[in-house]
Amino acid sequence: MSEQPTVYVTRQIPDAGLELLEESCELHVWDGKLPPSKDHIIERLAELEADGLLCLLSDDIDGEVMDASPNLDVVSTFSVGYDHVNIDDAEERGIAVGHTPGVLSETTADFAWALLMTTARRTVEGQEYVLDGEWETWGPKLLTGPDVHGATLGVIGLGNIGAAVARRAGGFGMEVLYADVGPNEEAEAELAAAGVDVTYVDQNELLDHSDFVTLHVPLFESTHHLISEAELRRMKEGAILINTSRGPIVDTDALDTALSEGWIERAGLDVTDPEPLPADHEITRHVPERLVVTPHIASASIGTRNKMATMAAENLLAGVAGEDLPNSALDDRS
Ligand SMILES: NC(=O)C1=CN([C@@H]2O[C@H](COP(=O)(O)OP(=O)(O)OC[C@H]3O[C@@H](n4cnc5c(N)ncnc54)[C@H](O)[C@@H]3O)[C@@H](O)[C@H]2O)C=CC1
Ligand SMILES: O=CC(=O)O
Repeated sequence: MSEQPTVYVTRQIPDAGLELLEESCELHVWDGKLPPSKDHIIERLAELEADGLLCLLSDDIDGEVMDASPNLDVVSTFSVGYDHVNIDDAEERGIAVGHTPGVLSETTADFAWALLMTTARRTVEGQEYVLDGEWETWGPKLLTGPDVHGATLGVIGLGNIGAAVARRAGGFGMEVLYADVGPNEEAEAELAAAGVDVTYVDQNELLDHSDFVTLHVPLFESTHHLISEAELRRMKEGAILINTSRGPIVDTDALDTALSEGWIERAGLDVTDPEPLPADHEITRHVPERLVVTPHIASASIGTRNKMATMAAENLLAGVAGEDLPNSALDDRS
């Protein structure tokens, strides 16, 4: 009987993935609530001489980690974003990198809309108002906000998630603008077939005209602080910014000033820089009037997390078997 590959998983992921790995691997799973330290991952990979590593977006995986085990064939991340994995280091070492595109797009788009709706219509503020005992009567001007229907939505990054967000705008009769590294004719055609016309514009035009700006780009060097002071100043005064991509796409200090000085009306963030965001971070003083913030949960539906676990396990299994990964980050990188 041939020896089973050894794999190390840096957190308890949904059973769907762990059960799949258990069938054919010697499985070791970090059991802590918080991520293992980088040193601990290195130590475990070395002592196990692991063939595969399944990691999360909260792990920093670079060449030093990859070199810990002489047998490492694959790093599979339980996320579509792979900015926490040094892809160049992996490529240099001939290590495959898997990720989870597609399966979480609709769920993440639902959540971007949840943030958009709640920032526009002030639901979090409304709840605090009730719980603070301030609700004495119905008020003609109480907690008014902008209309969502008929407004202009600007989508930055019309990839899988951006397109799913844009499709939902059809139901609200919105005009949809998008910016990307170039026009995405395939997405435009699919959206048109679903009855949603989207218009490609450059980012400045999008910022000038959108009532809501929603971010769906991966974190690369080229997208770091894509939204900074100049971009926030450019946005409409009453505009709302939604970020469900990665925290460092937005310059947090610039956003803090923008909210203080009213360059924009409000922001909804599922991702932050720093992340996790300490409760006493300066920017939280804008909650809830100007800011709604959630702890990176946009893909957190039960069904989607199960699918991500299965997909991450399938990538890992292919990697340890020396096969092409079903979803390779090296192939998908733009
Ligand atoms: N908050 C959360 O829980 C989640 C966050 N994400 C984040 O969302 C990101 C996007 O995911 P997908 O839509 O699946 O990726 P994707 O690869 O399908 O789409 C990304 C789009 O961004 C575009 N893009 C790249 N650089 C750009 C730039 N400088 N300006 C404008 N557009 C640019 C690409 O051309 C592409 O169209 C992920 O990389 C991840 O970081 C994804 C899932 C859940
Ligand atoms: O942020 C989540 C991801 O899958 O990427």
